[in-house]
Amino acid sequence: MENENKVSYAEVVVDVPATPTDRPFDYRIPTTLQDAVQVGSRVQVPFGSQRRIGYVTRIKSNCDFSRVRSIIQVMDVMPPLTEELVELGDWIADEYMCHRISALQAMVPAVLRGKYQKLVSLTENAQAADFSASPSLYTRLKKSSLDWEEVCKLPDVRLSWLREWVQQGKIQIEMKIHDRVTEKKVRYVSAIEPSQLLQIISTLPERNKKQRQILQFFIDKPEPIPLKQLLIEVNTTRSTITKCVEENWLFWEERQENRNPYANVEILQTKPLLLTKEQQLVYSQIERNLFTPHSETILLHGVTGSGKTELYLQAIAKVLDKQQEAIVLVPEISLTPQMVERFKGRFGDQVAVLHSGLSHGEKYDEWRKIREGHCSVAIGARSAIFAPFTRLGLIIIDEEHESSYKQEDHPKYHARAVAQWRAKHHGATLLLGSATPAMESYYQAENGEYRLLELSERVQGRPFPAIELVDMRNELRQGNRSMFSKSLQRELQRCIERGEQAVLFLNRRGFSTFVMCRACGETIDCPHCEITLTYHRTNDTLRCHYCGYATQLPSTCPKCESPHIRHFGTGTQRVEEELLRHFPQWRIIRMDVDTTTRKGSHQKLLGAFGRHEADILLGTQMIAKGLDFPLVTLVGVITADTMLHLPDFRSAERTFQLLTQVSGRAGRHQQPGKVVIQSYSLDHYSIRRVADQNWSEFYKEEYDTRKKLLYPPFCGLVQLLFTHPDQIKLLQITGQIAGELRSALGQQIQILGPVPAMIPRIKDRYRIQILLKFPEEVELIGQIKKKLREIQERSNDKHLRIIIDRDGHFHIPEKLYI
Ligand SMILES: Nc1ncnc2c1ncn2[C@@H]1O[C@H](COP(=O)(O)OP(=O)(O)OP(=O)(O)O)[C@@H](O)[C@H]1O
Ligand SMILES: [Zn+2]
Ligand SMILES: [Zn+2]
Repeated sequence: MENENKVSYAEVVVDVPATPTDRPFDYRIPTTLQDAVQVGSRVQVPFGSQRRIGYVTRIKSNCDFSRVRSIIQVMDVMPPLTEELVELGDWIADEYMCHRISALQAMVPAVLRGKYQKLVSLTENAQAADFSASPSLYTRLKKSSLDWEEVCKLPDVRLSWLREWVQQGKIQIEMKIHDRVTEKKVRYVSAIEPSQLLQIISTLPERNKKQRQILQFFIDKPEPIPLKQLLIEVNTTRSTITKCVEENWLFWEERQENRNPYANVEILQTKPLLLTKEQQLVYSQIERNLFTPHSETILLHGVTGSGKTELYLQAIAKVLDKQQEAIVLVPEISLTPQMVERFKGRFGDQVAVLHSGLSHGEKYDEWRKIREGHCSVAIGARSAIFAPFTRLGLIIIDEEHESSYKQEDHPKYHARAVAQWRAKHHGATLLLGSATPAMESYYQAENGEYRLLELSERVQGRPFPAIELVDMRNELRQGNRSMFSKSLQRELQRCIERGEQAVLFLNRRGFSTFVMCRACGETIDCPHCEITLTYHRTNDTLRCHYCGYATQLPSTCPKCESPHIRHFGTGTQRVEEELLRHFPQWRIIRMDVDTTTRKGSHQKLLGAFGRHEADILLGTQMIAKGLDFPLVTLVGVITADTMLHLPDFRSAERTFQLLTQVSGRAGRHQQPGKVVIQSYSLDHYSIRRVADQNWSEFYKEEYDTRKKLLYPPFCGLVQLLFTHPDQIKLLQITGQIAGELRSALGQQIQILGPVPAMIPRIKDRYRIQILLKFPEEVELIGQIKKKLREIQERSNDKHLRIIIDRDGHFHIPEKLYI
């Protein structure tokens, strides 16, 4: 009877991301696992006829069902999720309308999202005679079990036979789960007691010199030692050591090692700088906030080079003093070694770094340091917002306006919103920093939702760079056909003659290095995605940036067979070539997707530039942020307006932000800086205001435009994206859904579409979108969600995918842009 009372149950969300399974299932916790199963544990459970992985979301002592199955196994020593993160998962699932399992999985490192392997094997009562139809299968299974996919590929195997054999109990199919990467194991060597070793040495003949030497080594240093190191220290071979192991004098030991990607980097320790008056004023306000028990959001609007990062460092130090923890988010591209060093230099090993440049294993190790409480500061890109801390005191989002904080895959969460949730949960401070805050953040600050703090000067009175706008239309009129204006050429020459460095920025977004036939105008598109292919010079190929499709550049037009088919547009390679044609003596480092694919190449290129091994750093978006090189006094922007023409209501804001960021790279130290911006749309306010360096004027103009055209923050936007392999079916379905939404959601909500999405097909799936535009009111979002859930639950077309995006960080098709 007493035992009965102890039975407890777990609610488990299993990793079957489908609407019918989007709820917790009850499982019994076997007595042997009573202690191991906690909220947040990753467990293996029977599910239907399979075994699946799931997360424990609740533990309870009662269960309404009489027959519940038991948890099979607990997968980790420590639950990967904390109770807080499990709760956060619920919120994300509701807020972004995704499956609960997708929300939970988004919070753990990729290696824990184990993969399943379907294995086919013979059972005990299988006989060769049973497989007369497929002897090859029998011979192969006799040797070892086989992957399901491999079995299906065998020429003499049919699915129906497999089914039969399973029913007859001749073969079995198992789901094997394995994590993609496990801990890194290092082989160590250890020895028996020194006193025993002494004895052995005394019995060894003199000629066994090496063995004696090895044993002597362990007498002097009895601690286990990595095999590699031992080989060097006693200058011996692996086989000699293996012999000692066989004699039972030494032992192998597999040790788990934490990979430290920064192990070989010497990082100088830094001390807090004496704050400037303006910094001090802002700091004292942040500090006051750190000591209030409730959460508050601070928007720190500080011009480039105003010392925001130094303030972050000092605020974090305060938080650590209080035995609390801090998360720092920076955009992926500004998570440079330079940036990491600034944090490691101040806080040393207390810092864990999470970014996509690390291998899965390295990421897992960094994450585990946080989970096991060995680190108190996490710095990383978007997903670092899920760092499993339990005593959060401060969350910092640097460059808070960056669009990369929005997850583009499901669940389409925004790190800023998640940060707000976590800050509230912990009563922590949320600090948003930017030189060009997002429209919606500034709007919140004006409405008193956020506290606004400003830094308007660069540290130590360093001047802002002088910005010159160059009208490229004029250049052409004056006969300059080059992509460099007279002015930019002159400034580059001067800068390099002075022994200083320049950064040249080419905005690749909106540009395309596409191929077009000059005779008939035909462009070459991806056969799966309906977007133009991009030309890559290195191997003369055309590539699709969405699906990776690649093909050789044709020598004649596929349509009219004219040989005048060539690439257009301005890629970084072309800029480099033209530059070298004019100035062959200049040393150029080019940074773009082509030169930075290899791991560590990013770091290598920037390191070389920092050591002044080049005069010019030429690059795309990835050089716009975070760089702080003392010798850089000139910044050139090749074409400022390419992004202005993208069909996106944020294009003006993005243009302004990007140009301001790039300009901020110039003259950050002793020498004053100069910026040359080349453009074809000089009258556009987003470009004018960058030149004036007038943020508030830009904000006003943009604010008026948004209000007039009714765009966020003056309305709510929800984008529904429907994808399906069958175009006709998709048209029918979306037409019907649009009609239904119109009659259900009534007058207050504008329903735009269905229209083909910006990219109408990706990876052979057609894409149609519907846009909902409505006055920003909470009840409406609730209504919309409810209706959508209904539609989702009702839909029985298993090819249809519905993706819901509700932060308005998406492209608006041109047709809706009236
Ligand atoms: N109080 C200070 N005294 C001296 N130097 C400082 C001080 N604060 C910051 N600096 C230095 O000034 C430079 C710019 O500061 P920091 O990088 O913190 O600015 P930021 O606002 O984060 O820049 P951005 O947003 O443009 O990347 C850095 O080299 C930094 O070390
Ligand atoms: Zn042609
Ligand atoms: Zn493609």
